[in-house]
Parts: sequence; structure tokens; C-alpha cells
Amino acid sequence: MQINLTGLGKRYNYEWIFRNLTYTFESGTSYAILGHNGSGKSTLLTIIAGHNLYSEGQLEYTVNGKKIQPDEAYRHLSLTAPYLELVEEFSLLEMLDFHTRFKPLRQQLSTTALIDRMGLHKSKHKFVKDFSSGMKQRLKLGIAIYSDTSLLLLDEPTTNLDQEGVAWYQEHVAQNKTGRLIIVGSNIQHEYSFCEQQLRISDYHSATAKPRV
Ligand SMILES: Nc1ncnc2c1ncn2[C@@H]1O[C@H](COP(=O)(O)OP(=O)(O)OP(=O)(O)O)[C@@H](O)[C@H]1O
Repeated sequence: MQINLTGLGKRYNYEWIFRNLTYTFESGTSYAILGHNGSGKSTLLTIIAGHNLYSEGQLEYTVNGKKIQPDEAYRHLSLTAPYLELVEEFSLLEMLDFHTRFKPLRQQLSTTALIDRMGLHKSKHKFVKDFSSGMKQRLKLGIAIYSDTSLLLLDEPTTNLDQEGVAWYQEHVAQNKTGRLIIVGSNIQHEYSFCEQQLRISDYHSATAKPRV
């Protein structure tokens, strides 16, 4: 998977969030999108995920050397973010059975094996609505990290996690990063310490962004 951004810009109403963003993301590398609150990290991640529209420029996805249509990109990616909801009416097992009908798990992992890896075996039949916020976050991360996707997008991945949960996140993302493209939106060091590359979104705020030639 390769993602090419060329002169990308996003505007909400009259406010430019970023402009003139030209950047290449490549498989086998992990990237951190850094910036203060409200700087545009989630906006960029949701644009890359195809959940949000950009206002100018180009965004291209290449898979195994072939360009793919933007509306095909969702097949190749998993995203976790605080604003994404789980299906609260499902039990944990039902939630995973539902998800894996659309996206299988990596390494042909079974749903039961994933539940064990998430450390949630005691809650197999518990409804998601009755999960604590930390359990919900672990579930969101488990689904994203263990989906068989080449692009993993993690927005504020350790929201609601305690110290043990943070260690769990670091261990499982490290075990599942080889060959993948990972992009983390964050301003917390322990969330992106494994990333080899950093992109500061504030470098592309319209007041500071260089005009295109
Ligand atoms: N749907 C929207 N309509 C209008 N403005 C929006 C919308 N979504 C985000 N914004 C604005 O875009 C800017 C960037 O927001 P974004 O959520 O991308 O920042 P962020 O860097 O992820 O912030 P945080 O660290 O607080 O999560 C903010 O000024 C925000 O108010």
C-alpha cells in the first residue's frame, strides 16, 4: 500500500485546516501525525480513510503496484478513533462475528483467539453496552489491529486505557506492524513511539504552508 497526497487541502466553511500537503506514506513504515488539539490530525486521518472529503489537491492509493479507486480503499484499511461507535446491542462474540463477515482477521485468527488476545475472555457473552470505556477501547483496537488490512489508521489509540492497557496496545501493535502501513494521529509520546516518521500537521496550516509552484 502506498498513499500519495499532492497539494492536499481541507477547508471547513471558510477556514482552511491545512493546505499544500504533499506527502507519501509507504508500507512497512509507521507514521505519526502530530499537532496540538484542533490542528487537523483527525481531519487528515478521516480523509485518508475515505470518511471525509478533501477540498483541493489529490489523494491516490496504490496497492501491489496498481492504483485503486478511492471507493475501494475501505477494503484495505482499518481505523480506530474515539468518535467511531461500536454496536452496543451486540455481545462481544456477536460483535466479532458481525465484523469478521466483512473483514476477516489476520493470520486466520478465530474470534475466540482474538478475544483471548484482548484479555476479554471473561466477557465473551457480555453486551458491548455494558463494557467499561477501557474495555471498549481495547475492543476497538483489537478489531483494528487484527483485521487483515494493509493500512492501519489509529486516532488517539490509548484514549481511556490504563497503564496496563497502554502496554497491551504497544505490544500488539508492535507484533502486527511488519509490512503494514500504520498512521497514528496523536500528541502522546507512548502512542507513537514506535513510528519511524513524523508529520507535523501545523507545518501545513495555511498561514505557514508554502504556496504551490
Ligand atoms: N465537521 C466539522 N465542521 C467544521 N469544523 C470542523 C469539523 N470537524 C473539525 N472541524 C474543525 O477542524 C479543526 C481540526 O479538527 P480535528 O478534529 O481534525 O483536530 P485534531 O488535531 O484531531 O484535534 P484533537 O487533538 O483535539 O483531537 C478544528 O478547528 C475543528 O473545529
